[in-house]
Amino acid sequence: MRISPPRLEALYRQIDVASLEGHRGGQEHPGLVRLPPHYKGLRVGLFGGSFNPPHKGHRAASLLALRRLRLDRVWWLVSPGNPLKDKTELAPLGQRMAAAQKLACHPRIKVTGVEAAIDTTYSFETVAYLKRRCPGVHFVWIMGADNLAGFHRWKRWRDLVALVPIAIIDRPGSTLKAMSTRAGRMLAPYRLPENAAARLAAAKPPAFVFLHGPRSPLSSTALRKSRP
Ligand SMILES: Nc1ncnc2c1ncn2[C@@H]1O[C@H](COP(=O)(O)OP(=O)(O)OP(=O)(O)O)[C@@H](O)[C@H]1O
Ligand SMILES: O=C(O)c1ccc[n+]([C@@H]2O[C@H](COP(=O)([O-])O)[C@@H](O)[C@H]2O)c1
Repeated sequence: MRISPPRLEALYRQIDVASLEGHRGGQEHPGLVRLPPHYKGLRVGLFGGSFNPPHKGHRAASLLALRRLRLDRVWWLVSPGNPLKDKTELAPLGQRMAAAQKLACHPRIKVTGVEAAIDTTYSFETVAYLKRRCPGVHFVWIMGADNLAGFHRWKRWRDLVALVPIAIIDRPGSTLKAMSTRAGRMLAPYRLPENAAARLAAAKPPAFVFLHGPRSPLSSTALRKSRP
């Protein structure tokens, strides 16, 4: 059965955390994340983004994090709208989630509308909520190196750093700049060597690693510009 886009949009907004924990029984809707029954100790990467549109760079970053951090899952947190970005060109959430699901196409990558469901666009609130609701899960915040440039403007960014270990994924244009940003300098004393990346998920925050791998030059901005 094909669910109409407005209905899908409504479903994404209805998600409650019972569905995250797999207690809902009943129907499973696309976009929900269901935790396995014995989820304590699960290692989950949280990859927040606008995904406007999603691209293979998102998938490559997720696969790098899965492998190097030894994660069980990466959840794509499709944002209702980045609080620091202009929303004029932002496609509807349902559309971005459907595209993300199609692109992710990996048993360990789950596309979620959790932020819409809990009605926030602030990463600190999302992570605090998930940690409260999923005790025993080892969460890691994943973001591209470009995000360090504006990270000090995120709501409660210092509290976010103290709440969850962070994995920074190298990205063309940010390799050298990332660590000299205000947030990069604040994080520097908490850096784990890259060869200890597998320890990050269980590390006590503040802790972070900078992961280098094959870099993807893709960006949503470029894709939007290239559209007819
Ligand atoms: N090519 C890439 N390599 C590494 N990280 C990436 C890449 N593209 C996006 N990311 C990261 O993925 C997350 C979500 O990014 P987002 O959905 O904004 O895509 P984007 O390509 O950066 O979009 P835009 O060009 O509109 O800013 C961010 O943490 C971003 O840094
Ligand atoms: O919490 C904040 O204040 C905040 C400010 C800007 C961006 N973020 C998050 O950063 C993630 C990456 O955003 P984006 O638009 O670069 O894909 C996404 O999860 C956003 O919600 C969060």
